[in-house]
This record gives sequence, structure tokens and C-alpha cells, in this order.
Amino acid sequence: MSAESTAESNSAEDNVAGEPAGSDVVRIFDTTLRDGEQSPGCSMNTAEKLEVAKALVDLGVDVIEAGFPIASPGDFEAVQKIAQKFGDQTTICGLARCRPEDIDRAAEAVRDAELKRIHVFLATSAIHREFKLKMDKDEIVRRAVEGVQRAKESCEDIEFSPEDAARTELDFLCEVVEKAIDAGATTVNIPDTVGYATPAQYRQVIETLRQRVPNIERAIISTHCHNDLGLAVANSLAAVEAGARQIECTVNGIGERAGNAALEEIVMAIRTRFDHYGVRTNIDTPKLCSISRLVCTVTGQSVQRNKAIVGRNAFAHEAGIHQHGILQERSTYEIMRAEDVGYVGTNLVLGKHSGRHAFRDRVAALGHSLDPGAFEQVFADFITLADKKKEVYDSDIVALIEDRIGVVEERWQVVSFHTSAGSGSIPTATIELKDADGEIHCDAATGDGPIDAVFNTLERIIGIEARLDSFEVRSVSRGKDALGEVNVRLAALGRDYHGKGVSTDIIEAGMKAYLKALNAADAEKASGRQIAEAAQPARGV
Ligand SMILES: CC(=O)SCCNC(=O)CCNC(=O)[C@H](O)C(C)(C)COP(=O)(O)OP(=O)(O)OC[C@H]1O[C@@H](n2cnc3c(N)ncnc32)[C@H](O)[C@@H]1OP(=O)(O)O
Ligand SMILES: CC(C)C(=O)C(=O)O
Ligand SMILES: [Mg+2]
Repeated sequence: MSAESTAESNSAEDNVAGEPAGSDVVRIFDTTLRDGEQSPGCSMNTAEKLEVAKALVDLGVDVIEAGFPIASPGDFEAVQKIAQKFGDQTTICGLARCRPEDIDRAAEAVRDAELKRIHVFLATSAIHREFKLKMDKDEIVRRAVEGVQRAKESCEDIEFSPEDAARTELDFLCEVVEKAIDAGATTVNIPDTVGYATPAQYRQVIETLRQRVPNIERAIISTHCHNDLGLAVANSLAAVEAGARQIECTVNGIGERAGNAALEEIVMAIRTRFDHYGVRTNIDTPKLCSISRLVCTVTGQSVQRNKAIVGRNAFAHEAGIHQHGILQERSTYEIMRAEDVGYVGTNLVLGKHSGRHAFRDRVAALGHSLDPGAFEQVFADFITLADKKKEVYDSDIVALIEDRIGVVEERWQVVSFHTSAGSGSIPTATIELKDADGEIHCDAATGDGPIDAVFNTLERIIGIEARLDSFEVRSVSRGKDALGEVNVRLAALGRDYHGKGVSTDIIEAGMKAYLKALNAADAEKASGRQIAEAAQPARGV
């Protein structure tokens, strides 16, 4: 393809809104809150899930798989709240095994949504039949049909997934899919559960289903690809070429093991190569970067710098030849416009004399919508920062917004802190914290350095011993007065917690991050939940 045609394919006329009428729509089924949350270290609490769900609705996804309601009371609660809050705007889906109790629980969780879906699944491959389920083919078909029928009693929109479909004998896959559609499935999802497929083979599976399943036109064919061989996005797109019209994916590609197909990559491939795929999605692409960062914040898992679409380097150019090319004509080295994915640069935006109107505009332009309370808090943080810092960049504002996102109950708050360190002295921290009843607690401790001393002091006051597992610090923008962002991950009370803090003072940023993680641990300790849930995966802040 020539440079000229690449540039054309990115023109305003060629984006989602400007596509010719009658072109096909590929539905985006987001499973960040279900499959994404299943991956180690990515657990989210209900407040965080609601934040992500709100952002997914704003992004324009067609279906949100909000969780697996039978898994735990917390999962049920999150699906139910998301259904109640967003079920009039986007289809809210709950996952269920082919078991009556799972299906009934999922039905109850999504009941209040106007737009609801139940997703029932049952593995069909020989390996899963023989070793995991210990069921023969007849029983699989019977259980799948019964599962779909039961779900259909409480919901019109039913998705059925033959788990491990990509490794299932094609004849049997065709049989199961046909029977599931006859039983009432309106979407048939074809998972490559273990990321084993290749694009050509997966495309062939979809083509075979379309040729051999007589009632296939009554259902939408969906993809659900895992990334064990790094092929999840390629496989999903190959399926679209063969006629699949729903793609299951997650923000930043989080999910079991190596993850799921990355939503942002799928969406931008379809948009940028409309000339090839001839289909479109309903995604508001300038919100891609902000939702990516939100998911990083709530899971504590950042994306690598060179991550396609949303990585920090995705639109950065350092090489002279590239910079020269870009200066002459952007499309020499960029196939997408940074603004089309909401990429946040480091441009100077606002200062301490700016007011709420300008600040609100900027927050919206950065892809965020805050409720009035959160807006006021972030605005106050911004004014404080603008007083300390000569130039406030977009990336600083994003960091302030993220610092306030999904914060669970803050049982302990910092009143004041002081550290002393230097050669020849023992690093010491003195901290005053306010507890949930407003009582002030003050203590001091020493450490290997001022940050260690701060962490030790926090543990003494809160009364929780923790093991620091990771400590990452980065500069949010440029300059010596830049905001510093600290991410910590710690183990306490038998579980993992993470926290993020920002400040122009790196010790304060570290203290905020550690306190957020300890607050999450302390909240669970207080509710007594940590004992009952000791076997569950990590929770974060
Ligand atoms: C490919 C995927 O992503 S599937 C989704 C995976 N996600 C998760 O597992 C996270 C949530 N899971 C959980 O909370 C728990 O595993 C639960 C609540 C679902 C079940 O917990 P437990 O009852 O303790 O069972 P456990 O997880 O140990 O084993 C799974 C059981 O489900 C059965 N099973 C697995 N898939 C299905 C299915 N689709 N339909 C019916 N039964 C199934 C297994 O055969 C096994 O049955 P058994 O207990 O009779 O031997
Ligand atoms: C539940 C199913 C769709 C799944 O996540 C998988 O097969 O990977
Ligand atoms: Mg999966």
C-alpha cells in the first residue's frame, strides 16, 4: 500500500462516523471485568468495577461482561450494580456454567438491566471432555441445550460458548453450535480458550460453521481469542474476515495467562484498515487512551512502553530520519493520528489562574467525565499543583484524575508527615494519621531510607505488617518539578494489595501509594472478610 493511500485511510472521511452507510458493524463485547479480572493481580473491587463500567459505556462498547455471578457474593454484587446503573445504555452480561444454580444466579444479577444477556459455556474439546468434565459427547450436547433453555426462560439474549472450541473436532463443534441455536442462543461464541489457533485455521473454523450449520444465520458468530502465542488480535480479525460479527476483548489485553485480544488494537485495526475489513465498530476511539490508563490504575498493572495504540511510545519519535519525515508529512511514519486514540502528549495546558470551565473542558478532552464531587477534588489538587509547579501538563492532570479514581473507603488519612535522612543520620519518619472516627494517631519509626521509614511508621500506626513486593517510580511529565508517580504492591494478611500515589515529592507519593494499599487491607480486616476469602486472588486499590 502506498504512503498516499495510507494517509487517505486515516482521513476524517474514513473514520467510523464517516463510513459509507450499510457497512457492517462488528460488536465489541468487553470482558475486562470478567476474563480480564480473572488474571493474577487484576482483581477489582465493586467501586473500581463501576468506574470501569462507566468508562466502557462512554467508550461505546456493545456488551459489558460484568462478571461471573456465582463466583462470589462480591462478583454478584458488582454485576447487579452495573446492571442497575448502566443496563439501560449497554447490554450487561453475566457468565454461567451449564448448571441451574449458576444460570439462576446470573439471571438474578442482570435482572434489573433493560438490556441484559446471560452467557452460558461448556467445554467441548476432547481434552476437556475426557479429563476435566468427564462427560461424553451426548452429555455435553444435553447439558448445553438444557443450559441455554434454562437461561432463555429469564432472558431473551443468550450467548453460548463451546469452551476450547478451537481444539474441538469440527463435526462435533458444528453439532453443538446447531443445537445451542435451536435451544435459543442468539450469539454463538467460538473461544480459542488456550490461544492455540492460527489465523488461517481459525478463519477456517468460522467459515466451516457458516457453511455447515444450517441455522447459523439465526445467531451472531463471536470470537474470544487468548494470546498465548501472541495471536489473539490476528485470530479475531481473521474471524471477522470469515463473517464473525462480535469480538470479545479486554482493555489492554488483560485476561487469563497471556491475556485476551486487546480491545484498543482490534478497534484501531478495524478502523485504520477499513479499506481491508470493510466493517466498523461503535467505539469512540479518542477515549481509548483514557480507559487504558484507568484499567492500569485500578489493576496496578501498567502497559509496556511499546504497547500498540496506548503505550507511551506508540506515537513517540526519537530517530532523526523519522522526525524529519514526520515534520514534512505525518503519515510518513504514523498510520493513525494520536488524537484519534486520545493519546496524551505533554503539551502545556493550564495554570494556577485557570478556572473551572477551562479545567472541565480539558478533563473532557482528555477523555474523562467526573461526577461533581470528584471534579471538585481534582480541581483542588490541580490548583495546589499549579502553585508548586511552573508548568502543568496534560499528563499531570491525567495523573491527578487517576489518583482520585476508584478510591475505596479511606479509613486512614494523612494529617502530616515529616522525614529526616542524610549521611551520618538514621532515616526517620514521623507521621500523624486520622482514623475513620476522626481520632489522630501519631508515631515514628526508622528505616533503611526515608521511604522505608515512612512505610514502617504507617504499619506501626495501622497495626498491619506488610511485605513490600514491588516499588515503581516514574516521572509523570518533564522537568525537575515534575509529578512523580509511585506504584507499590505489597502482601499483607495473606493477600496482595496495590496502591498508586502522585506528588511532586517522591516520598509523599510513596507514602500515599503505601497508605492506599494498607487502607484496602485494613478495610478487609475490619469487615472480617479476609478470613473467609483467604483463598481468593489479590485485591487492589
Ligand atoms: C475459560 C474460562 O475462563 S471459564 C471461567 C473461569 N473462571 C473462573 O473459574 C473464576 C470463577 N470461578 C469460581 O469462583 C469457582 O471456580 C466456581 C464458584 C465457579 C466453582 O467453584 P467449585 O464449586 O469449588 O468448583 P471448582 O472450581 O473447584 O471446579 C469446577 C467445577 O465446575 C465444573 N465445570 C467447569 N466448567 C463447567 C461448565 N461450563 N458447566 C458445568 N460444569 C462445569 C467442573 O467439572 C468442576 O465440577 P466438580 O466440582 O463437580 O468436579
Ligand atoms: C468462558 C469462555 C468464553 C472463556 O473465557 C474462554 O473460553 O476463554
Ligand atoms: Mg477466556
